[in-house]
Amino acid sequence: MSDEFDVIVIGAGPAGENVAARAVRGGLSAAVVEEDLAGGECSYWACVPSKALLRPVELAADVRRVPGMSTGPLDVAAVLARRDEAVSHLDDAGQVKWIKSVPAEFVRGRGRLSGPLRVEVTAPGGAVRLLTARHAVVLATGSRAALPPIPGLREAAPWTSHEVTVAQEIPKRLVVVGGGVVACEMTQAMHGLGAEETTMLVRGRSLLDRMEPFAGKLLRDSLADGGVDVRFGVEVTKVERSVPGGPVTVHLSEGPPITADELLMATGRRPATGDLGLGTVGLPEKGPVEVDDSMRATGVPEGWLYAVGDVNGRNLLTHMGKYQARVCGDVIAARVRGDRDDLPGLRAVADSLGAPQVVFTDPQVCAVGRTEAAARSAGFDVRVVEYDLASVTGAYLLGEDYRGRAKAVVDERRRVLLGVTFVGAGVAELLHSATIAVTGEVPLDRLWHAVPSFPTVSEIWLRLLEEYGL
Ligand SMILES: Cc1cc2nc3c(=O)[nH]c(=O)nc-3n(C[C@H](O)[C@H](O)[C@H](O)COP(=O)(O)OP(=O)(O)OC[C@H]3O[C@@H](n4cnc5c(N)ncnc54)[C@H](O)[C@@H]3O)c2cc1C
Ligand SMILES: NC(=O)c1ccc[n+]([C@@H]2O[C@H](COP(=O)([O-])OP(=O)(O)OC[C@H]3O[C@@H](n4cnc5c(N)ncnc54)[C@H](O)[C@@H]3O)[C@@H](O)[C@H]2O)c1
Repeated sequence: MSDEFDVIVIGAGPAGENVAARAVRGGLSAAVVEEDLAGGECSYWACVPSKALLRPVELAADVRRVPGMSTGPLDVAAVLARRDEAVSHLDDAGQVKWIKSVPAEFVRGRGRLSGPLRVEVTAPGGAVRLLTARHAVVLATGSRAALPPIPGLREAAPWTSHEVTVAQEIPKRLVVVGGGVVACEMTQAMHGLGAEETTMLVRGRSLLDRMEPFAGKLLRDSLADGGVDVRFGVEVTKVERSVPGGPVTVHLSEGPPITADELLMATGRRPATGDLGLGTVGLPEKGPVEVDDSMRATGVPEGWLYAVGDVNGRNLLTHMGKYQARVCGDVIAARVRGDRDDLPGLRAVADSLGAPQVVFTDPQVCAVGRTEAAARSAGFDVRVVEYDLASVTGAYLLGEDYRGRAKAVVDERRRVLLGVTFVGAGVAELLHSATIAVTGEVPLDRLWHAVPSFPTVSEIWLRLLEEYGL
């Protein structure tokens, strides 16, 4: 078994797997080191299980809005069984087989840098193997849930995304801390599946505070109408759980404490750089690994270290990590071959344009590019147009009491879109049209000729352009 490869990737999440595949496609050999399950957070404890839990909840809401339609009670056991199937019962045999088919070498164990181009792998049994990279090492170690330093919190062993996504039982009383994407999606999923008393504790004044303000407001209204107690401006001061697995008491900065069956902390992520040996190559031991647009780590002599996915802190999204991975694998191969490494496909420019994101709640929230606030602070000559999605025939036909809104942020100087946000049922699949318009910088006068079909939700495009004055 060789211990020398052209490229060594640490972490077999979606980003790591893809960087290896692209490097091999470019004619290089690659090894992928994974300490847990090949497939990473996304496949087992993040995107896939969360969406499997949300789908029936969302579908039930869609059905309830159609007069004459109803759903029976949700069969929660069946939903959890389908979720278990979606995460391959936490067995990564299929992913390992895929990595080997690339073909890349799969190495099970914990990877750690031990100097330039060297990776020490500690196998589950404790054996240590030293791998050497001829050209590049790529860090793709992802991120972990971050827990704030609240007295009693760690001792109370709260849930994070890692536990809630693979829950085998739905707690009747649930407290969720956080107002970001994980908090919103998992509150919706757990409440829809049977967490009757669900309380959301949000430190700030809004949900999804990196998005357009109306998105958080519409989502808050929907959660509150559905019976979730959403509280803003509340801090958790102390947590108590005297019996492991027993009830948990959450003390607050204002109001009486809440006792619940489970506490979910959805308070952000930190890059998985702990004990990665970054100090051995002159980088800070903690924090995201900073990279340039070719995913090369900055500040490393000879430029042999790269970082893709959550670990570089650019955009914590699977599709963006995979995009960075494609760029990274291709750029490494080009550099090894001595080809030009500055072609347009070899720079991850989409990262800074504003990554597309769908929040799979009811209503769905999706956005790409810059918000109005971000565009203004970047100095663009901004004009915004908004439209009530309920007034679009295609949306109205989806069901009664449709609630949704769209907003486009226009660069007036160039008459192109800087950002688009859609909130409402059935808008997730619309997002890619906005991504193409924003990334392709399609002039509005040209977009006018992209005629949306009647009666689809896509007619929102026509309405937004009419609002703009076309
Ligand atoms: C609940 C939840 C839902 C989400 N839903 C979505 C969604 O719907 N859409 C979306 O785009 N994004 C979603 N995300 C974000 C998405 O999960 C991440 O952006 C994505 O998983 C990042 O991929 P990655 O390959 O960078 O890292 P990861 O998926 O975290 O994979 C990193 C891998 O590296 C391994 N590793 C770490 N350190 C070492 C080491 N020293 N040695 C060996 N192996 C190591 C880990 O075990 C892991 O397998 C969600 C996140 C959460 C928490
Ligand atoms: N559908 C999707 O695309 C999807 C789904 C889930 C997660 N993700 C990605 O995963 C990443 C992590 O999501 P997240 O929701 O964990 O993080 P986040 O950064 O989106 O939200 C963190 C939330 O926790 C709050 N918070 C932080 N510290 C706190 C404290 N001490 N006390 C109380 N509240 C505190 C913040 O105010 C914020 O509301 C995001 O970047 C997101 O893009 C994506």
